[in-house]
Amino acid sequence: MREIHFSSTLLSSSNRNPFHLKKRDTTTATIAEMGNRSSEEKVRKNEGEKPRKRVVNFFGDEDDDDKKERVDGFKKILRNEDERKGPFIPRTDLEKMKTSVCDNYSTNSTTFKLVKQPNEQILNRVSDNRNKDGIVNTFDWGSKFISDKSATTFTKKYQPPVPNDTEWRSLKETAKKLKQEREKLPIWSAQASLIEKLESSQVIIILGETGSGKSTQIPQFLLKASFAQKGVIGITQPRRVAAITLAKRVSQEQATKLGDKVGYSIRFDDKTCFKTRIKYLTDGMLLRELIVSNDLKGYNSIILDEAHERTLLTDLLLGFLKNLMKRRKEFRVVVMSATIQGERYSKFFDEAEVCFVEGRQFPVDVYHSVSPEKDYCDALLRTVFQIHVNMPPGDILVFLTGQDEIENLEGLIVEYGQQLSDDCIKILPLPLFASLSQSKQMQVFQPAPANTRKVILSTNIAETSVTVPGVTYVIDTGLVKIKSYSEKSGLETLTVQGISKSSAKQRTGRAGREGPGRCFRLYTESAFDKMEEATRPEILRCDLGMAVLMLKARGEKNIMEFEFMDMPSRESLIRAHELLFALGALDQAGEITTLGKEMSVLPLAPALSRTLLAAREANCVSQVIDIVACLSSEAIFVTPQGKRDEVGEIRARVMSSTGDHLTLLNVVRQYLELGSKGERRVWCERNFISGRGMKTDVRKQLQEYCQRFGIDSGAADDSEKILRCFLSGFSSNTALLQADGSYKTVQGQIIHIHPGSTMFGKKVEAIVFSESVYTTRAYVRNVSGIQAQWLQQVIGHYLRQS
Ligand SMILES: Nc1ncnc2c1ncn2[C@@H]1O[C@H](COP(=O)(O)OP(=O)(O)OP(=O)(O)O)[C@@H](O)[C@H]1O
Repeated sequence: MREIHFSSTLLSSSNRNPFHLKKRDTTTATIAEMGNRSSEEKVRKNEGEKPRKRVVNFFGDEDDDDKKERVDGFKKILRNEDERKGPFIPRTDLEKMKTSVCDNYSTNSTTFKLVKQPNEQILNRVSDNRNKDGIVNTFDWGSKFISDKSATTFTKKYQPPVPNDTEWRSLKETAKKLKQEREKLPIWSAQASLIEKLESSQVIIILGETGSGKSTQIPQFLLKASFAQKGVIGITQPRRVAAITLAKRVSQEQATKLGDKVGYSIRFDDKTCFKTRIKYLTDGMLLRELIVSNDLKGYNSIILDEAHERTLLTDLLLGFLKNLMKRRKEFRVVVMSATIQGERYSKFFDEAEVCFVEGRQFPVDVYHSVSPEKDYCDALLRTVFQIHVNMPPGDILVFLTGQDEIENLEGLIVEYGQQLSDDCIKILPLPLFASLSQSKQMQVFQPAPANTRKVILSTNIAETSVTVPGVTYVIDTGLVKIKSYSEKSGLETLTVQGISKSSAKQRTGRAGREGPGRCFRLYTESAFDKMEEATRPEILRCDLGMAVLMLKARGEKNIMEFEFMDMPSRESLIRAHELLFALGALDQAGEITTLGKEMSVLPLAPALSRTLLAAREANCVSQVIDIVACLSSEAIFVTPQGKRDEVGEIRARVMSSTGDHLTLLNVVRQYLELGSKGERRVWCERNFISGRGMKTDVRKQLQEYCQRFGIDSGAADDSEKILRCFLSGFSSNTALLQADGSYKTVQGQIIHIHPGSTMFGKKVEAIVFSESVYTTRAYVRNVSGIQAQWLQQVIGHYLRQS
């Protein structure tokens, strides 16, 4: 590996001054230091929050799909009834297979034997496909379905406003001012060398500290390269909020309106046009374009930003782009990352050059807790108010773990803020988390009103690439909610864990963007020293169902041969194949089915897209969308501390006897019946329903999506039909009642219904659930009671009645 160091102004200074705002109770260890399990328990105890399995929209994005051709293609697929008839998993084939009886199930009325498909066999078939004559990949619809052209870079619909003379002058002036700032960025002096490197090599790795100017400047440098004179420079971001804010900033720097020369594309929102040359897009969005357009012909180059985050989608993109480079020699790839793992990327891209950009724009003083915090939320509140009362102006960015926690703290800050003396400036807490509507998210980036200090309470979505104007102080709890997957149980859960050093540095970096900053870490320096260097790649700790579906849809015949930077475990690949097979997305030969192709274009996780497609058949799309939107929102039901009984009584009014899924539907219906915003707000407050959760964009987006692609939004009001749709999607999330009152899943795991579920304490012969939670034992949430008989019909290949 060759290394190149660019000289640049080295302004960074990471002073770790001992800091304590006030002596805190230090009798027990800090959350961040207690290890994952105890921290998780502590958080749950304090916040009433549970790590949980969530099935959410998989893609952060959606393709530009206005092309008639593509819509028609999709409709054609949807009308292709023949391939969906009959059992979606060929029963005869399964029966031929050697099966192993894993367990016996008993309910009051029925006994089942669990019959599992042998794992080895599935995977071996998958690996064998390449060599078998006659077994060809059935991915032959891409060109008909969505043409290469339509999957490029723009929609016809979006037309950026044409600036008038005054606007034009103002754009120019802003850009001129920003140019002076850009010239001071550490990366500025590397401009010529970087272009030169890319003219001669197809791929380079750029490592640079936070704030050095990678995300905003590199695409603008590339504009000058000879290979980029035609087509689009794509730059991927793991998160939507980063794609939007970066596009806004760079369009200002280029003196154009957003969506003109510089634009962004995220799920259901495409601000690009035929003139767009720099396009910020989420990694999921680019993956979808790849699926429908083999060679990304509209792009001259792709910049993978924040590659160190190692999201599942970025890892898939790395492999796909490596292949694409072999077919398109003129195509360029830039991998950008924080200053770690340069060698690994270099090796992955056959010893590609690594360029280092040193230096950060402004110094950030880092303070650690003197001793471990007993209660980090308490420590956090004190720190917020001590900064607010004692320190110079500047907004505060706080890193927390999730919506519940953010909302609780938001309430407390408002409450304590009202008690501040009159001569103190106001304090304004603003939440920022992924399921918050886009308009609410963007409020965070508006300047604070006069005489007010903003406190942004954010999950890790503001951790990388994002500049929140005005932020001078960062408070880092050292915690994050992260996905983890159990191969044994096949369940994916969200758990609160300690962050890595790399995340801690990224969080710190958010303070030094516009001037010198300060970062207060609510953990000790020795706790920082003990942190992992980097977060474990998502591909090694998540359910790979969607990844395998993507690979299959993209035409990858042998997944074992796909070039992963880190090869996922064989077990998790087997699990993913089993899941997709059970959902009918793969056939017995491991090939993608028509149903699988349909599922791959829906912007949902496989279980949910299968549910939605089942709803199409059952004519209850409208109801299922309402429920899916709630499941995709962080938390619809709010239970304030000490109000459990009151909440229970009120909730009974919307409760459905069948369980949580139809209860959610009741909630949505009652909410939508109310006419005005005010009425809805009051109703939510009275019924302990999260107003934000109800306002989620997902419902509208899914409705629009179905409308566009001709999925009829039938509204058959039949509870059984609706529940059967969920059963089709969550067939592996089913369990039967046992004699001791617990439930046993298809995989043989004992689970319990969570006290927060409307099904808690109820005994029904079988349940379907869409979320699992680990606390002291395995709990499931979003549960509905079903008839054991239905299980036999829907997943008869798994369960054999005896
Ligand atoms: N939306 C914005 N508003 C104001 N300033 C911005 C904005 N985006 C970027 N900047 C300025 O440009 C500088 C460089 O930002 P950029 O995102 O390019 O850095 P980076 O090296 O990619 O950092 P990171 O790795 O943290 O994303 C920031 O430090 C900030 O001063």
